[in-house]
Amino acid sequence: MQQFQQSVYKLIVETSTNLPADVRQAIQAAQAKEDEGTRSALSLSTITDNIHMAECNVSPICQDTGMPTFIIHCPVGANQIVMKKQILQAVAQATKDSKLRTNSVDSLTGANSGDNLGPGTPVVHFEQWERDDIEVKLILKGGGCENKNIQYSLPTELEGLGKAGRDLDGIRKCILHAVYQAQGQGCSAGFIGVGIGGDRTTGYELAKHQLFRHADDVNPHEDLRKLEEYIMDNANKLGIGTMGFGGQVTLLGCKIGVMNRLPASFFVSVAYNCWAFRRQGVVVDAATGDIKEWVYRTGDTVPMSKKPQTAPDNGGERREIVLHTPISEEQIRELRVGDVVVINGTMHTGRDALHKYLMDHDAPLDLNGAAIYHCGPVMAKDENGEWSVKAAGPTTSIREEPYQGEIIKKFGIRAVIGKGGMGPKTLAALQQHGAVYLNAIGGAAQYYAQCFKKVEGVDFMEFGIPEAMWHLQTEGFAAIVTMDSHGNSLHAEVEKDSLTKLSHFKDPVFA
Ligand SMILES: O=C(O)C[C@H](O)C(=O)O
Ligand code: SF4
Repeated sequence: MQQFQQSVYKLIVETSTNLPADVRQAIQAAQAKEDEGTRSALSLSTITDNIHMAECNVSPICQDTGMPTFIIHCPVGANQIVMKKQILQAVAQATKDSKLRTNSVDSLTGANSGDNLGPGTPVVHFEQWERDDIEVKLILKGGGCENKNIQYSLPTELEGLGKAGRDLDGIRKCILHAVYQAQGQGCSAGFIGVGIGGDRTTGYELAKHQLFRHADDVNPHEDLRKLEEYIMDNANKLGIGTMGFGGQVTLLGCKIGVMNRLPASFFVSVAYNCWAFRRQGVVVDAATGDIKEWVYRTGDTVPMSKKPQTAPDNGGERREIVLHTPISEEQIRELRVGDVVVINGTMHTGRDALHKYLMDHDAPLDLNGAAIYHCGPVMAKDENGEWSVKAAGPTTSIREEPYQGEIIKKFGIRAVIGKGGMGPKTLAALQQHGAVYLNAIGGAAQYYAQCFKKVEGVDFMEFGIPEAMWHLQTEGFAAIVTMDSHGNSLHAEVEKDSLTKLSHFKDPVFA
């Protein structure tokens, strides 16, 4: 088993940097379906560029490399203690090499362990089987889409859909609702795994296990096959689209499993995975630890070709505005939902820890006219002590909703950049103060990393790398205005419109 650690390391790198063939094909099919020139189509082309870049750079597709979760099948007698030690070492090495972000955080103190190791991280499950070789599967599911997982307890009442009972039709309603409630916040279009039954814990586990199924397999359970097909045909009619921008494709895959339950409980658990659906596996020789084969066809077999995206969807009216930080109120008031803004100058990252801190402290530098980027990057330090940005897509902005409005006003911030949109409090502050919310493409971490030409400095390293405030010299960072300073929010519109569409699925289908 000399090579086992190295094989696990290769598996981690492949999973983080190279989307497998079945996921790529699902994204390409979405691209073919989406109307040319729309916001969703443009976003999909950024996503495909990003997938290609991550493969070439051997760098994370998305900066959030998630909760590394390993599922291992091994023959009777294989030494699980040794295997686990080697897995932990491989995780630490991959983190050191910037293939994984430092993602293990003490829940009470907020301290980042720095190597992805700590109580409960990574997740390692062993199971014995009767084969002679060892299979190691890995999923890197990020926090943003994990936050959009949802568990229903039937019977229940669902907004837009009414009563959901303890039957196939009730399950159908829960799944449609799960897709609706995620909106764009889990970086749609997404893949869902559904677990019917179990208890609260095993139901979610079953849902997550469904994500390991091949995208193009067929469910052997007849009723579930029909339900999967129904969901695939109909969830896309909700019109949520890529990143919640509105569009034809909201769901890329749906896999449903079932297990027994207790008489009193009826759970439907849904695991939502973003388009950056990073899961791979290897079969290794139990004697040497060498890789014998990959479990999922590797990404290099499906090249992500560039599809030219030039024609705007509104008769040539899409505006592109180039701004240099610091930005003035006048410049902001000019902007409208739908405009593409290209930012040059200094940008500051800031997410959960920083927003909480700024509520009752001063900022370490003048933020008048500043652009704040909701982002927790993957960073690397070279031998001269110089930092560089390795992966830097946006994080889900709604988590900052309790703070953002006040922080905009207190510090004079003019642009907030993130993904998934923000709520009414922020929208009111944008209007009052003269600021704008820009939606970047979630998961496009390589695409955005190339816009950061130099790291000018960093504050709050004590928050850990993802939560620190990085000051970045920026060139050509493009994002879409989805909330403007005139009270308009694309997110509120898409949410309202998709709720109306959801209500069209109220009538029973599986009677
Ligand atoms: O933590 C991050 O960088 C992103 C997160 O996965 C998110 O989707 O919000
Ligand atoms: S940022 Fe988006 S793509 Fe990345 S892990 Fe979070 S949900 Fe997934």
